[in-house]
Amino acid sequence: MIQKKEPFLVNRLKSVGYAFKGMLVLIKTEASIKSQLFIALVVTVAGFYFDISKTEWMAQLIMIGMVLSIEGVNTAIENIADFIHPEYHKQIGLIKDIAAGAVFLASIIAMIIAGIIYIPKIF
Ligand SMILES: Nc1ncnc2c1ncn2[C@@H]1O[C@H](COP(=O)(O)OP(=O)(O)OP(=O)(O)O)[C@@H](O)[C@H]1O
Repeated sequence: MIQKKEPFLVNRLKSVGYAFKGMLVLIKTEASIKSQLFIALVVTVAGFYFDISKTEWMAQLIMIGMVLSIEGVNTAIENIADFIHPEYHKQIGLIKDIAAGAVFLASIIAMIIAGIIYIPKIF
């Protein structure tokens, strides 16, 4: 989109504002991101409880960020798909499945990492 000339800092701050608004919309309206945030909270509490190492915290935080971010992109893709083609279409179904598949992939890796961190600490 062509934007009118404005100071660089003002422009950047506005973009951060839009991004923040988008993040709030995502958290308020998406059921899946709410459950992922809940899981993120549970593993964060578990991280403190089991006193995980700095490296384990980094792996855990990377995966939390990855799952939440990809879920956000998946939601945006779903919205674009519904906007450009609200009716049933095989291709729209495939596009949505692929976007959901990306979240699924990140979630599986996150579960494996959670297993590597916590299984030895619990058993
Ligand atoms: N317009 C459509 N045409 C064909 N298939 C569709 C269409 N809309 C949805 N689907 C199918 O239904 C599935 C779920 O789509 P939907 O938009 O309901 O996502 P969702 O279940 O709300 O996902 P999320 O839980 O990530 O928000 C898609 O992955 C796709 O297989």
